[in-house]
Amino acid sequence: MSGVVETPVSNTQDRPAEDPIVLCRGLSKSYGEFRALIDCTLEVRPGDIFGLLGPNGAGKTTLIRSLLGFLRTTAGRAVVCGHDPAEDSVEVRRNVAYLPGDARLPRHLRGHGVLRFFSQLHPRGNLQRSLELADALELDTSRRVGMMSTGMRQKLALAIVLAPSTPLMILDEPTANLDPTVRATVLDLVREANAQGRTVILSSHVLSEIEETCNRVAFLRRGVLAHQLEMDDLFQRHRVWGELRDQHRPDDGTLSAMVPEELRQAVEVHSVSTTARNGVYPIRIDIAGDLAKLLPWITSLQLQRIRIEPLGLRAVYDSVHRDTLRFPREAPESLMHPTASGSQDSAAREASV
Ligand SMILES: Nc1ncnc2c1ncn2[C@@H]1O[C@H](COP(=O)(O)OP(=O)(O)OP(=O)(O)O)[C@@H](O)[C@H]1O
Repeated sequence: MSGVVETPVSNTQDRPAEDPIVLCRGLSKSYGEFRALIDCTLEVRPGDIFGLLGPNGAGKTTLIRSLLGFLRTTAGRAVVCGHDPAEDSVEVRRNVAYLPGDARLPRHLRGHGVLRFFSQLHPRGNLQRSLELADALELDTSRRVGMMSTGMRQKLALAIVLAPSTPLMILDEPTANLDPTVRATVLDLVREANAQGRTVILSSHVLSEIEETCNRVAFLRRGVLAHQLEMDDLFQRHRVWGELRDQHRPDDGTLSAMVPEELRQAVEVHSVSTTARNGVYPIRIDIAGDLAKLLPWITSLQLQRIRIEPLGLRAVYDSVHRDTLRFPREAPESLMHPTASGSQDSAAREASV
């Protein structure tokens, strides 16, 4: 943990606590004929650490900048901390600390000068807190920005953005260019801020970071909000690999017949290969829900070489991403809830996308 003490923040600004802190309905942004964001509807609740995932060019930054009122949207509306960014972007920015993906800082100033400048600029700026954060990130603030490495400049930007006690923080790839130790510190700081009452929107290409930090995640794909997920539900999804002995295969070969009626909502059985080798068929069982309740049935199948793994974000991401390759920019409604599939291993869990 960083050990930095933060003043608790009130999440509400004349808003009942249960109101979404971010709400968008049918938000769209086009550049001429090109549709960068298409009919985006989502809610971020107070207290969320909300992950935004999607391949390069998916529309994450477009969505973020629309929420801040930096972009004039083409259709739809948004409410952020009780204000409409299209009407009152100044009030929105008073309530939001934003780390852009390409933060530009005055190169002629020293680190502490930059922190002073931004703490005076933001209505909720806090120089003391910025300096503590820079310390926690082990940043030498006596250096001129122009002499800093890319990672050092990222740390400086983080010390600016994490300091003001805004109810909402929007971080666009906050750990880009940072070494693994600092990445972990940054995620700790994000969790600390959240524990103090700040809501967070976090865009990242590192799936493991989203998995470790966020409680909800949205997948953008070619401008479309393709999928949303509660992490608690994801952690309840598992995949079982095993080999089924020939004599235990259902007579008609239909694997779904193996699943008792009462488990069919939660279980799908797939054959991995249609041909038997040494009298066994490799199969895959996808499980949603409490694994403990399903273990007696899995045991009854007498599978060989059994392996159970959490499904993980990688499998869901791959499924959404595969559809990106197959379908045009305007996704049909039927694709809005793709079934997660694809295998996952520990290397893949750590992979960036
Ligand atoms: N000013 C602009 N004019 C035209 N097209 C733009 C403009 N800004 C962004 N786009 C396009 O909008 C799409 C979405 O871009 P956006 O920056 O939102 O993607 P992203 O998901 O943040 O990507 P990345 O992960 O690479 O940062 C891209 O195809 C991009 O080329």
